[in-house]
Amino acid sequence: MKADREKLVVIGNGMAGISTVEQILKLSGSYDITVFGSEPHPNYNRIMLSYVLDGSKTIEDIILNDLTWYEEHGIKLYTDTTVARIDSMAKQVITEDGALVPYDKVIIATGSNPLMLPIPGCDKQGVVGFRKIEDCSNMMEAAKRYGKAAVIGGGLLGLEAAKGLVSLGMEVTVVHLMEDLMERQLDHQAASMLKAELERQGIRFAMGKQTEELLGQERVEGLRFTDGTELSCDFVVMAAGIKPNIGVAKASGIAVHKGIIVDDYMRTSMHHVYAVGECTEHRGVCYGLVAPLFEQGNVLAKHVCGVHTQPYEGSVVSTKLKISGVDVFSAGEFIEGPAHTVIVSQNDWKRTYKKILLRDGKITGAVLFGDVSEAAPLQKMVKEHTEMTDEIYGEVMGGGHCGSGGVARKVLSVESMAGEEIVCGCNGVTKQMIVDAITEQGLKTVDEIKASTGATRSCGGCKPVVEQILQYVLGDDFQTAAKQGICGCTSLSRDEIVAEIRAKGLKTTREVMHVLGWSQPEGCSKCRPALNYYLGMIDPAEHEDEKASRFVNERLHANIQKDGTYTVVPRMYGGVTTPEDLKRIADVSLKYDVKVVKVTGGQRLDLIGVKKEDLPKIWEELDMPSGYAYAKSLRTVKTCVGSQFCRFGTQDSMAIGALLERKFERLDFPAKFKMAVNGCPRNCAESCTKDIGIVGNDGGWEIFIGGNGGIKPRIADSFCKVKTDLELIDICSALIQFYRETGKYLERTSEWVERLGLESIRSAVLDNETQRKQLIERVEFALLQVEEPWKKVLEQPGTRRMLYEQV
Ligand SMILES: Cc1cc2nc3c(=O)[nH]c(=O)nc-3n(C[C@H](O)[C@H](O)[C@H](O)COP(=O)(O)OP(=O)(O)OC[C@H]3O[C@@H](n4cnc5c(N)ncnc54)[C@H](O)[C@@H]3O)c2cc1C
Ligand SMILES: NC(=O)c1ccc[n+]([C@@H]2O[C@H](COP(=O)([O-])OP(=O)(O)OC[C@H]3O[C@@H](n4cnc5c(N)ncnc54)[C@H](O)[C@@H]3O)[C@@H](O)[C@H]2O)c1
Ligand code: SF4
Ligand code: FES
Repeated sequence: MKADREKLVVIGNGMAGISTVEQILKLSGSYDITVFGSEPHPNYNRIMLSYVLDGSKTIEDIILNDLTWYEEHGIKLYTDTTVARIDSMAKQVITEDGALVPYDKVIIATGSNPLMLPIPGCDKQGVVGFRKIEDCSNMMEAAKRYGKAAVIGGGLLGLEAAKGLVSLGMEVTVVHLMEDLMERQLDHQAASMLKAELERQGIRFAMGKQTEELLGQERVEGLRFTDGTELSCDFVVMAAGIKPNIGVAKASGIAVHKGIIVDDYMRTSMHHVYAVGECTEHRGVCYGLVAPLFEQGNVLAKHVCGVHTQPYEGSVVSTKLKISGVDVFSAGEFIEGPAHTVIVSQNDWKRTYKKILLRDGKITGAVLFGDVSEAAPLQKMVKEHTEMTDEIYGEVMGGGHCGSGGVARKVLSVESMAGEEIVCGCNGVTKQMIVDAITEQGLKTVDEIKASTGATRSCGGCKPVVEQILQYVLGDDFQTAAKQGICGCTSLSRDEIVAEIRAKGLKTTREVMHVLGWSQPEGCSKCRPALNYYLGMIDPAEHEDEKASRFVNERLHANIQKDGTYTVVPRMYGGVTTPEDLKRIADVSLKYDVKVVKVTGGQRLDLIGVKKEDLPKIWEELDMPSGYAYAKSLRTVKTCVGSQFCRFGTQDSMAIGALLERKFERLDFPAKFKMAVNGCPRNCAESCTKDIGIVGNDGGWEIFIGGNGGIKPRIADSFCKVKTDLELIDICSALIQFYRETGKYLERTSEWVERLGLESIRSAVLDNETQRKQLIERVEFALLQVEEPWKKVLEQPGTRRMLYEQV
């Protein structure tokens, strides 16, 4: 920590806290930043939890800033650490476990907590809120074991939770207090159309019901309502609203009401302490959406960096439900009164509904159902209280002045947008910022705009408008540019990049980026490791592995844990070990105070809780090969006991498993890679969920590919049968090399098989003998180049000191 820098402590590692930090980093390098987060994760996109629940995204997909980002920006991150209070006299932040951290300035960004209704029985097992990754995991687990869910609350959150649980196969009833769903955003007509559409999608409703008790013994078994009726269920999600999380502020003597009271520069009542996001109350309003927190964060970042800024004067919010097939939009006023002029258009055949409210001829609210293509211009008009004209009427209600309809009308509407108009409410990105990024950086795709400006990064609702701006700025070039690259830095696909590397003989990631015209000269965390992999795959002998392009776990040859310690996982070929190896593992575990020794699902031992500086010493004393538990490489070959001991065994699965693990260990793959070998079709080592699964039979072996047991499970496909061990090894070698050569970086075989199709893999690996031989030759050559990473570190005292011992 540099002495001359001011110390900024951020309490809350969520969307508001970190987006403010991102802004501060852009404006000034003058802060030493420390971030505390109660959750055990880096900053993630909470909005996207709805997509994780319905299976369309994974947890990895929703991480906004991974641990490397904090490291690269010199931010000290304490995950899983809750701050208790701020001591303004001592200028220290005090955590719940008693740690003291000094500050010059503090930003409180503690968000909200779900409102858990204090109904008798609410503490029973099976009752959850929906706010965090853990809640999502609980719901996904529950869906595997239980059949009937009740969701209390028919607001945005409850409906998105209900849809997710239906997608997971549960029978779901939404219990709602009012007669209309989303009564805070929709009028009766739109709410009725929404309910009908969601019923079509399989959600049931209990409307106008107030829950008075949760029934059951230890676990919830049902709900009883105040009208005496009951609903049976074995899982309950409470989605009846949120409460700003004001605990830290209250305990520190900061003025609070519903939220932490802030002024127009996000200052709290305590000197040098600011607040941002859902935990705040600004001019009497607590917000529950992301657009306001970005607007607040922009003002706050400028204020603390000494950059002139307009004050924050409040936000006009709009909402969009994130359920596929249900397009609903609402902004501003939505229930008419005597002072309103109402414009309504309804089409029962197309199931669309549009309502615009005017006060004194000015647009003050809008509700759309079924067709939300006019959402962006309407949001702007509501915000600005635009005067209704014949032209606007024609444009937003259709069939009016422009007459051109469709795309032309949309392009016209982006053309007429003012530069300072916010296009992406979730990330506070204006039209001008997007136009500048396109013209100044030569961007050509939505993904490139996302990487450069952040627009479309969250709910994705602004993607159509971003596309329209792209089309408007690029004109005729738009069609040719519409293709997606591997990341925002390039429009080139994986295959094009690999072809260019081969054709031009490119050697380093920098050279690739330079020659192939990357929009960001340094690349990004998506393309750098991918290029490093492709270069190594193409030229294994000449390629100098670029450590800096690898993810942190791969750079350190160890998995970082949430408390900052690391794991050590030695190889146990085929899951077999010896008393001598076990003794050494026990000795180092005792000597270096390893917190937990865990038997993994891959049949080996994981030494968890190792200090970074102890890693080289442990590997030195273990004198065993690394298990590569951190790498995009062969992890384990799980085996059953097979014919050596099992009375059903027809093949020697342990010997073949160990042989395959020894053969392919240390080789780089596009993604992590797991194998299994079984002695007979009883399949005790579960070949069906492995990248390559092998099952012994009386006449030889059957090979399966493309299995996955992770977040997107997939049962492996039967690929072929072989008679001898030699044939088995040849086919595995060719398959592995074909995957290495055609797989996209980070693409598991489950996705690769789906993308290429089983038949095309068979034709490359099985049908063409010459091609198979060449694949085998190339993998053998690549295998000659691999080396044990820890041996290398231990032989290089400089690397050892730099990577591990300088704390
Ligand atoms: C499932 C779901 C879907 C959503 N969808 C949308 C949407 O489509 N559009 C939209 O606009 N909004 C949506 N929202 C709301 C949006 O996610 C929130 O407005 C936003 O996350 C608020 O950000 P925040 O940083 O203020 O709070 P949070 O994201 O809640 O972050 C606060 C963080 O502070 C941590 N913290 C709290 N107290 C302490 C402490 N004492 N010490 C250390 N750390 C602490 C918390 O653990 C948390 O990680 C959705 C919310 C959910 C749950
Ligand atoms: N797509 C999105 O924009 C989106 C999605 C999810 C969550 N969110 C945000 O997350 C926050 C939480 O969402 P939410 O839906 O829980 O809040 P909410 O306040 O918008 O809705 C809660 C709903 O629960 C109902 N309710 C209250 N008490 C009840 C009871 N006892 N029984 C049955 N129903 C009851 C209310 O009538 C209300 O409609 C909000 O700020 C929301 O804006 C936004
Ligand atoms: S898969 Fe067959 S050989 Fe292997 S342990 Fe099970 S029963 Fe025995
Ligand atoms: S408006 Fe949500 S990502 Fe842009």
